[in-house]
Amino acid sequence: MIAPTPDSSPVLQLEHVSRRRGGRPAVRELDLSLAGGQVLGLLGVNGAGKSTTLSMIAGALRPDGGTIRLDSRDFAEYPELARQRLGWLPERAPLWPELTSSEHLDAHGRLRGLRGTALRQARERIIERLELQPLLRRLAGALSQGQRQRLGLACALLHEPALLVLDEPGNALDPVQTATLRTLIREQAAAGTAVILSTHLLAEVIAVCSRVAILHEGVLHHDGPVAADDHATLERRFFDIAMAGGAQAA
Ligand SMILES: Nc1ncnc2c1ncn2[C@@H]1O[C@H](COP(=O)(O)OP(=O)(O)OP(=O)(O)O)[C@@H](O)[C@H]1O
Repeated sequence: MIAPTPDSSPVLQLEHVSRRRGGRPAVRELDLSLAGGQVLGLLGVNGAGKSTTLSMIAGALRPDGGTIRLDSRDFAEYPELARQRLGWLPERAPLWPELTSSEHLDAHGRLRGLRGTALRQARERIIERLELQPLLRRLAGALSQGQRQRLGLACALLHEPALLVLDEPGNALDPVQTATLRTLIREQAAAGTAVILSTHLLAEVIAVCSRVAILHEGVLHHDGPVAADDHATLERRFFDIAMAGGAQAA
């Protein structure tokens, strides 16, 4: 087991991270760092590079250049870090349709190295927290999109990760589920988890994020606290960057 990072170091650091997709740059020379307890909203229009960035952070895509550090350790040298320290919910929760929700929790727990009592306790905690009891015996293939999202989130949180990566988590949720998700993100952050989420919803950023980073055409154009941004200011900044191609707003 790799020891966790000391409290003072950032949980996540990206330095000059780049990645090409389909022959074109999707993310360019990205620098970001994130400490425990922070919630960073990665904002950008369609195709800005949000999912590519999060997939690299989650270890599912390799950067073409640059370094990603989790707990001050280079991801490329310690690929097992992702399994132990990171929880990831991609845009579409990756579920096996023929397995029940309960089997998903077991499979994810084992994948993260949880066994016996530790696995049982982790399951009980997350089932209660995300109110999964009614879904446990149901096949993932028979769940609604919002329920799939909830199960995916449970799988991502089961092992109490130091870094939670959420790709457009608000999509497909009804207003009640949206409120529940926001509470859960705030609680995770209060417990010291670093959270990074991508979205194109300004309201989501205002509601849960302590920081916002704006990506456009793979380039980071803004990184600052959300408390300083009311909705109108953030909206203006977002549109300035999107409409000017980032050139004037950087
Ligand atoms: N599988 C792929 N093959 C080729 N190009 C891709 C692939 N996935 C993404 N891209 C390209 O990479 C760039 C960044 O895409 P990405 O999905 O990271 O953006 P995004 O900000 O997450 O967009 P959205 O909000 O629409 O999900 C885009 O130009 C996109 O067309």
